[in-house]
Amino acid sequence: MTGTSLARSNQNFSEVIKSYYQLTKPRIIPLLLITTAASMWIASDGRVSPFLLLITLVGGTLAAASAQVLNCIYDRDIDYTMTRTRKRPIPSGKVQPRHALIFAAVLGILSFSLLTIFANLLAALLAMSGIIFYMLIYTHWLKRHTTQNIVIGGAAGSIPPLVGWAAVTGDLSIIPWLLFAVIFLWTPPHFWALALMIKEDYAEVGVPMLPVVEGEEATVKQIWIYSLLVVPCSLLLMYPIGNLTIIYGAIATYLGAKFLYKAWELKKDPTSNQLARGMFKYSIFYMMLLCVAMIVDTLPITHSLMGIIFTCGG
Ligand code: HEM
Ligand SMILES: CC(C)=CCC/C(C)=C/CC/C(C)=C/COP(=O)(O)OP(=O)(O)O
Repeated sequence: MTGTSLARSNQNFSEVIKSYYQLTKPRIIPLLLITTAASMWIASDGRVSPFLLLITLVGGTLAAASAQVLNCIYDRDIDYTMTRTRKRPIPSGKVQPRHALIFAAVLGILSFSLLTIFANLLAALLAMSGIIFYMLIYTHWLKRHTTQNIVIGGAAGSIPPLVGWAAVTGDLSIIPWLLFAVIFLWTPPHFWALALMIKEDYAEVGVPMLPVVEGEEATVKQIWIYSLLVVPCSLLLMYPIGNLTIIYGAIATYLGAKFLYKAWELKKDPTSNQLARGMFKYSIFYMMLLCVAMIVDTLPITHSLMGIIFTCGG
């Protein structure tokens, strides 16, 4: 092989790797993992085993990636038409759908095996239910048929904390279901804020996202209602229903107040692209920081510091 052809085959190989990587919609996965990690920290009272954490996050990544690849295969027709998604690996012809299907199956099997062997069967089954729900209920059944697609479909994205909790404890209690509820209620403001900005794309392919069918005013009203629900729900994670303390409570209240402010601003000006973008970006920041607050709250060092402060104060 000459130097030039070797360089070309290296370049082709890295293009192929890049295409398969893009099929997994990798930018969304870190936040899914943060919600899983937060749940694991709460479940283990701040003493999560590093090995179990690693296994669960890798298993979760593989499951989420598998779900996204299946979604890319199923939605290749509309992805081809929408400007935002036209360059994805399948519509742009870089990956054949049947190769993508094999890739999704391998990712799913690896995830299931890893979680079953090194965590437990419940965690593995929950991760698989996430793939099935996202693919069958959201992508196949709801996405192209109802404006409530992402409300019900949002349940798939709310499963990662259940996986994390199950990996630590082997079962589920009220706390992981509260975490599930927080993400479930957060999803409509998260997604509809984005949908307000790209509604023409969805309209073009006939996907009945709420802003397309019912307009901006109805959408911002719904965003406001879900925002009003998600903030109090996030506070239920505090003692006595949950086991988080005032540290989490204070941060969640501050973050929640800002969430409500953004939703309120958008409600007053439903056609503002800038406010919709602000709401979408903040929704991601909110979920990330809320999870960080959960982790910080459970750390033994935080409890020690609180102990010192209260002893000195009292
Ligand atoms: C049914 C539920 C959901 C729908 C329909 C949805 C939809 C979307 C869409 C269409 C995007 C833009 C992606 C792109 O430009 O390619 C996006 C971005 C994003 N989503 Fe969601 N989402 C959902 C749930 C979630 C959940 C549960 C999480 C994590 C907890 C999440 C995290 C993110 C993040 C981090 C981004 C930004 C990615 C970037 O930096 O570009 N989403 N979402
Ligand atoms: C436990 C487990 C495996 C959970 C999987 C959860 C999961 C993959 C959630 C992702 C939600 C999401 C970003 C949807 C994108 O919507 P879309 O596909 O309609 O977006 P698009 O318009 O960009 O294609």
